[in-house]
Amino acid sequence: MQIKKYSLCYGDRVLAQDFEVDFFNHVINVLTGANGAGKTTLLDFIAGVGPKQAKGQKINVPKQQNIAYQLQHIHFFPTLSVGQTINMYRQIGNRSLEKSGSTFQTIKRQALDKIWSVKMGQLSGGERQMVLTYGQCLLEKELYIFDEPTSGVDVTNSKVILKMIASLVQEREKLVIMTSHNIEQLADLPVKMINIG
Ligand SMILES: Nc1ncnc2c1ncn2[C@@H]1O[C@H](COP(=O)(O)OP(=O)(O)OP(=O)(O)O)[C@@H](O)[C@H]1O
Repeated sequence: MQIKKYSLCYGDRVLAQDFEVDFFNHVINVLTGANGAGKTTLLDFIAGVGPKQAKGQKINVPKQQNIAYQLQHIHFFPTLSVGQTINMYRQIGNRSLEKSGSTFQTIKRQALDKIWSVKMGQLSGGERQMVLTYGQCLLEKELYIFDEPTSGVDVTNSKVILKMIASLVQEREKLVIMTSHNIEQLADLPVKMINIG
């Protein structure tokens, strides 16, 4: 998948000018860069929800209905329990993953079962991020986009989240793009770093 001639200007402010980038299967494509560099805006453009000022060519980008896009600050139904939330994802996702995929079975047992009946609104930010990443990974899409999935998440839960994201490329051969400011967390994972300035 490629983005070519990506340009974005807000008035006199040029955020990107003819930027080109390739994204690859079999690795987690990690966008890095300073605050305000335009990482989220590029994700928005790829997902088809970008600012109308953004221009560029999308080559082999899946249709919007085949993209799972997890936003940076996710809000979900706070009165639903973790179990109810996961069940919602199961209904629109791939249930067999939890049956066959040992990664998901293990993560559910180790990290989700103990909070299964807690309401989403009562979870800590890191726990909520973990639950929603689990749900996103149950979806059956071609492209998965995660905007700072481990932001504000502790070391243990970050490992769980990154394990789920890595399973998308390693076990299911999906195309994955994420952003991160925590490069050291990614040391043992199959990643391609893409710095956008
Ligand atoms: N309407 C606008 N006019 C001017 N600048 C804008 C407008 N909308 C967004 N911006 C700027 O575009 C930049 C891109 O923001 P974006 O969220 O994509 O950055 P980011 O790389 O994801 O940053 P972070 O690491 O902080 O999440 C920001 O500096 C923002 O101030």
